[in-house]
Amino acid sequence: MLRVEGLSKRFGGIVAAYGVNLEVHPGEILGVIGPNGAGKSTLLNLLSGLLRPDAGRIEFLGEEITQAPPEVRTWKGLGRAFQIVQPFPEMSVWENLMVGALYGKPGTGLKQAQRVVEEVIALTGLAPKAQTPAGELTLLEDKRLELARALATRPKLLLLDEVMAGLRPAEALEAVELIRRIRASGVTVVFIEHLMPVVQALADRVVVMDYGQVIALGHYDEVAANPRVREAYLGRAR
Ligand SMILES: Nc1ncnc2c1ncn2[C@@H]1O[C@H](COP(=O)(O)OP(=O)(O)OP(=O)(O)O)[C@@H](O)[C@H]1O
Repeated sequence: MLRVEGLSKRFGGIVAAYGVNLEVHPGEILGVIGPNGAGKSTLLNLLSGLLRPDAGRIEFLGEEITQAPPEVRTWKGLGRAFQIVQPFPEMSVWENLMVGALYGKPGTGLKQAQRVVEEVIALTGLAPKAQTPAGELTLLEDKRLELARALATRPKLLLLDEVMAGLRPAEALEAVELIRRIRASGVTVVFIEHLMPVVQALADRVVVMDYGQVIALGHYDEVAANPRVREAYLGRAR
């Protein structure tokens, strides 16, 4: 579904991504882990088009998108949810989602957008809050709105950047269930997450980054037992 070859990005002297090769398969949930500063967000920013790579190539659904701007990637079905949620605070949950539905795909009519919003509101459990201004939501509801907003753009592949940050354990479990429902609805998911129980519970495969490079890729148990991964997390002062 997504193929990344030789992706590299520098910030001055810092190599945030170097020679990253990766494939995302349709229908999977792929977790991205690694110590602080490993390059996880940079990778997601390169995939969603917020950053352009210095080298390398990104293909989505067989089409090269390496230089495509973020909105074009969204139109093609590459969605993104952010760690820092920034809805329009005075607008209701419903109105915020209408923005995603109308602008996420060019040519979407009002009726179609309304149907999409009804679906994502049901999927994310936001129905009781549909008319609430987004600025009055709790943190968990904010996170749901962020997922719902991304879903309203009708992604085929959804990129999630630490959407559980700041949630209590019980809330994180709820979010795990929600991401499972999102996958069951036919959306492929790539997520960055620091909470290892969440990664273990959700990811079909895990990619581990360190110093901008992919150092391991496989099932959670395999990568957790990998000496290079253990060293990256435990073995040295950073
Ligand atoms: N816009 C930027 N300008 C300069 N340096 C940057 C920029 N964005 C990221 N970096 C640097 O690139 C490296 C990778 O950062 P990145 O945020 O991708 O890591 P991360 O794995 O997502 O980290 P964290 O888990 O702390 O969010 C870090 O050394 C970071 O300081």
